[in-house]
Amino acid sequence: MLGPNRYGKAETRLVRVSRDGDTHALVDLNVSVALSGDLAATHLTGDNAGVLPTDTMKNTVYAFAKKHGVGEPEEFGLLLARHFVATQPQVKAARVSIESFGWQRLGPHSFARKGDHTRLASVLVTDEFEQVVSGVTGLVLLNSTASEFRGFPRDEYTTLPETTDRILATAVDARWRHLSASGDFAKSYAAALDALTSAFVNTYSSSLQQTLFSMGSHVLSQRPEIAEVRLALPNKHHYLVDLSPFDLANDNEVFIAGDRPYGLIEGTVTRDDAPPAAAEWYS
Ligand SMILES: O=c1[nH]c(=O)c2[nH]c(=O)[nH]c2[nH]1
Repeated sequence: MLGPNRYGKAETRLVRVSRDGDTHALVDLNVSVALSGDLAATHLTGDNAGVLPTDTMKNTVYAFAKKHGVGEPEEFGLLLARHFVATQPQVKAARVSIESFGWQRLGPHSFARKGDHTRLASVLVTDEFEQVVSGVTGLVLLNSTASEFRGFPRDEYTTLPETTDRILATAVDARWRHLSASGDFAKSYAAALDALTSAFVNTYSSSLQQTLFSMGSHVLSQRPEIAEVRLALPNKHHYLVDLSPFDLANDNEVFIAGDRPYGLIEGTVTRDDAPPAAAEWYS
């Protein structure tokens, strides 16, 4: 006997940007849909006449985000769940579960993901030298515009369209080497973090590589006690959803937040008169 069952699309990652002139708002959701009802036939005989594709559920999430906007997650969930029950007679129950990720505003189109990033410190001491490296990991930043990527070479495997307006998002992983083993490390850390963040916010980006150099060099220009900055910036891709099959325009408003794979941009920015590192930073 077939027991209780349900099916649906889990973890549709939706980022909805609302553009009110220069000031943007951001909603970042993970939406899971599960439908149940008269679904015995597909399990027992392979008859799919009652099986609305899970792919359709995902499309509905994105189309509704454009059409109706996304208010409170409870309201967006109700909108979707009522739609599936009302339009699919075989569906007797729809559960929509939503995780909503919070973002803190940094500027008109700049945001930092809420939740703590991690401060790092690593020191190395021998009889001859002392080396102090500070850092941060898991600082997630996003600009909803002021980012492009174009002018790159194309070969027979290149499909990426050029863009003059995209989301740029990353989870900053940075380490910086101090010139001296003494100082006000609390103040230095706070100021370095601020320099990294403000450079991300204020750089009109032609590539994440350019933003990386801007972030590293801003730390060095603001903080004389720091000799070198090493950055690893994952490019947290946001793909524009093609809503044209549903006769909806998508003017950089509805995005799929990609998970993997991701671009990984790594680089070092060094003060030109700084002494070289005394030893490798990572063992
Ligand atoms: O800023 C970027 N740098 C790249 O090297 C790259 N490659 C890619 O596919 N997209 C991007 N974006």
